[in-house]
Amino acid sequence: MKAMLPSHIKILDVGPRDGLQNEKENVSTAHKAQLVAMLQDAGLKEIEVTSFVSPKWVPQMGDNTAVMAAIARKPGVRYSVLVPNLKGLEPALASKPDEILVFTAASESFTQKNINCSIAESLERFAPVIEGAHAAGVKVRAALSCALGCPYEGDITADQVEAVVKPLRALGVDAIDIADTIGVGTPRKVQAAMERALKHFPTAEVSGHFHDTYGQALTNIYASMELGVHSFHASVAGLGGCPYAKGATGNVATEDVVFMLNGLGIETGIALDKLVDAGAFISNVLGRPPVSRVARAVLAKRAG
Ligand SMILES: CC(C)(COP(=O)([O-])OP(=O)([O-])OC[C@H]1O[C@@H](n2cnc3c(N)ncnc32)[C@H](O)[C@@H]1OP(=O)([O-])[O-])[C@@H](O)C(=O)NCCC(=O)NCCSC(=O)C[C@@](C)(O)CC(=O)[O-]
Repeated sequence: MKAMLPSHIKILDVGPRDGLQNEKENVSTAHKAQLVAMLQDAGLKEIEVTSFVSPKWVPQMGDNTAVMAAIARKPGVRYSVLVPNLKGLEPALASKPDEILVFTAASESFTQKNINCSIAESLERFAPVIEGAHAAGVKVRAALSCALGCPYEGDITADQVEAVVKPLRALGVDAIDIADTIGVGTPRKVQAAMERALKHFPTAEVSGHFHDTYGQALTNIYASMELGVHSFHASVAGLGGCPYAKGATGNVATEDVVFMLNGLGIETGIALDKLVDAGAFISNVLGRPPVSRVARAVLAKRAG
């Protein structure tokens, strides 16, 4: 029997943040703002713009305030930013995001490498951040990295996922991202992790954040859709990688997700041609072709 799939999928493009954070060469503030403009013009309604982390740790995001000031906000589009601690919260809120993202992991070792603390300490740090954001009327999402596997610890179980999802919910986080940081998840394992998230958060507040390192991301999106999950993250042109997960590639490319959903007759509100233009633009800035297979095919077809 065919599973019922959601009729509408929400895509959050994380390209400007997750996609660019690992780039060694500085990408100018103007180019970042231009990328956001092209994504919203293509129909993206959710964009992760930048992060308010330490510029010593992630120099590429050091122009966070300038980028937020430079974007031309479009009504109906929601802009999110990463915030690791209270120090990041003040400038983040001053930049007027619609949502902030706190981030921890299902793996102790990754949490230590990524944010220099234990999982328990990360939750302690988040409490005042969540309170401050809510007091300012800003929604708080939490990312759970390494929910399907860890570069340092290997396998991660659904029990480990739930062990962090549950306290995050208790802290008052509004939404949760199940993140496959190193792209090792496969459909049944993804469903097991998603089921644990769905035990504690409403379906509309659970997102899949899949890196495509092992080529499993589209399949994992489909497997999540079978459970009713209808919010996914993707990165235009397949940009990205994680500074604390060696060899990890970018998120699944937004173009590839839109192509699959178009084929399934599922509404996204995103114009594929304009999305390919946005991916071509930023790939040109970075001096390499898009990773997205769909973008490459469309660009080859255009070139005749
Ligand atoms: C979390 C910290 C800040 C702790 O860093 P720390 O060194 O433990 O913190 P600290 O409080 O001891 O501060 C050290 C220095 O950083 C400064 N500092 C401290 N906080 C801030 C801040 N917010 N903004 C600006 N500066 C800050 C602070 O002022 C101080 O400066 P100094 O006195 O040495 O000049 C650090 O570890 C950090 O910034 N890590 C970066 C983590 C990161 O950005 N990772 C990538 C994003 S997560 C991700 O990509 C995964 C995700 C979400 O996409 C999902 C997935 O796929 O898995």
